[in-house]
Amino acid sequence: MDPEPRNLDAKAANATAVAASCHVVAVPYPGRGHINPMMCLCHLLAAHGAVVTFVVTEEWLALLHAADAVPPPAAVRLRTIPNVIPSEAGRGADFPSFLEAVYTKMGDPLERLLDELDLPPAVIIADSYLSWAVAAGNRRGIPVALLVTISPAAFSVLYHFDRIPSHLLSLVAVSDHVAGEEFLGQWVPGLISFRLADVKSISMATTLKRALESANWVPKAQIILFTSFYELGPRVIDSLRSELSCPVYSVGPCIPYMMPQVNKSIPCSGNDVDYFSWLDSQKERSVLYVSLGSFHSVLESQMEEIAMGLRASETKFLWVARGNSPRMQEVCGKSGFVVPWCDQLRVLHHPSVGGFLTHCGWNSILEAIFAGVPMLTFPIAWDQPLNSRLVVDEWKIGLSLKEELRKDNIVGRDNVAMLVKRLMDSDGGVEGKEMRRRARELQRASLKAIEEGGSSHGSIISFLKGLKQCKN
Ligand SMILES: O=c1ccn([C@@H]2O[C@H](COP(=O)(O)OP(=O)(O)O[C@H]3O[C@H](CO)[C@@H](O)[C@H](O)[C@H]3O)[C@@H](O)[C@H]2O)c(=O)[nH]1
Repeated sequence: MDPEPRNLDAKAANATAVAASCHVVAVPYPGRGHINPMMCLCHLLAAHGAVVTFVVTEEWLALLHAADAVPPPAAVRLRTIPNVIPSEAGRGADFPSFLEAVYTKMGDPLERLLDELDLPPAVIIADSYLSWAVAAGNRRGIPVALLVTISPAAFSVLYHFDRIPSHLLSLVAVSDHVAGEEFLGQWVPGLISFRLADVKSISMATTLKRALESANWVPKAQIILFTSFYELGPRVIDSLRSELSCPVYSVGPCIPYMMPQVNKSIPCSGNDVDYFSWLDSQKERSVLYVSLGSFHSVLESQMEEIAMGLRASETKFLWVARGNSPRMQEVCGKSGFVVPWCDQLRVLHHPSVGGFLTHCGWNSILEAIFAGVPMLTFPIAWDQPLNSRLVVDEWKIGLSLKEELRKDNIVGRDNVAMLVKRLMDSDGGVEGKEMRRRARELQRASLKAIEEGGSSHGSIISFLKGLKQCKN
């Protein structure tokens, strides 16, 4: 299937003009994995006639205006608050300080900006981690919709976290205790395959306290929006719908399928060809795309084992290695093409790409599903082990690299090579073919969800119709 942008402007022309005078104020959490899906949602709302004020820090405004960034449509107006938080460039070095600043410094400037707006907002769409945005809306009588950028299942885990016995969490935190195999579904409604061990990275995270505070604000919001689509996890959505008193909509996948293509050429270390030209020269479904996220880092020794395992598998690969690309190109040798950044959704749709080694950020998972590409999972932090469980055990469209951890917590090169062969189907087994078939099924479901009459399309229309100040 081709990755060309879908023309939503044309679609919206004959779609319901429900939002002709609807002003939406979007307040994303300041991080790539949050700003991207919020922007995608705003593109969609603009295509349905809404006017959007998209609020970011001055630093993020510059990033959104960078040469290779897709410019937002005219109906999405970017407005800034000052740089009251540490820079995006080094936030990983002291994440607790970054997080504290997000929670304590951004609320006041947002309140001032809200009071200066020329158009009255019909709704504030705030990232579900930003409780101060809910407070700001409540104080002004503006409805607040929370945009959840993690999976509905991970959201439900946070929302019901106090139901999970803390003594069991403590046992699992200190060792691979047998309690780790307990099913989470006994405490969190709607979950099937998840185990207690899957929430270890959440229960031990420095971010947990703040995330649970945000979960306490959920009942003070008027609407919940998921970046997922309903068919991906109907049980969890249904159970949240029956429990929460506000409308719950799945409007995704909120990924950039509608964005026009801009500047596909990105300089690649050690390579003088464009990575799309390189992909064009490879055999169909022969390339593994490797990206381990935009934020969390992996031990250098682990990176080297992965690189050596990929070489041993004799599979061609395209690797996004951010700051480390010259070094990784050296380690990877000739079978790999290393880039600092790429246009991920278009890469996943390239006919040469047959698999995705991913850290399991939720946006990456949604993008892989939309492209129908099976995954090799390497979850690093937070919600990612839960997402890996969905991919491997619930949807059966991937394999987990972490099942094969050595005693030193590293996945060795032999296991990497073996799993890559299984995923890419180069060992001739039926397993790879089956995963591919199921991945295509989910891809079809994601396409159906966004089409007219599909579940996400219907949810967008219901969401806009429900806003009193929008014409309907
Ligand atoms: O070379 C690249 C690499 C990434 N991306 C994009 O960057 C985004 C990355 O998002 P995601 O896959 O969700 O990863 P993170 O940025 O790590 O996401 C953070 O936010 C997610 C949503 O809340 C969580 O699920 C993750 O655990 C958390 O790390 C995706 O849209 C990718 O397409 C590119 O366009 N080019």
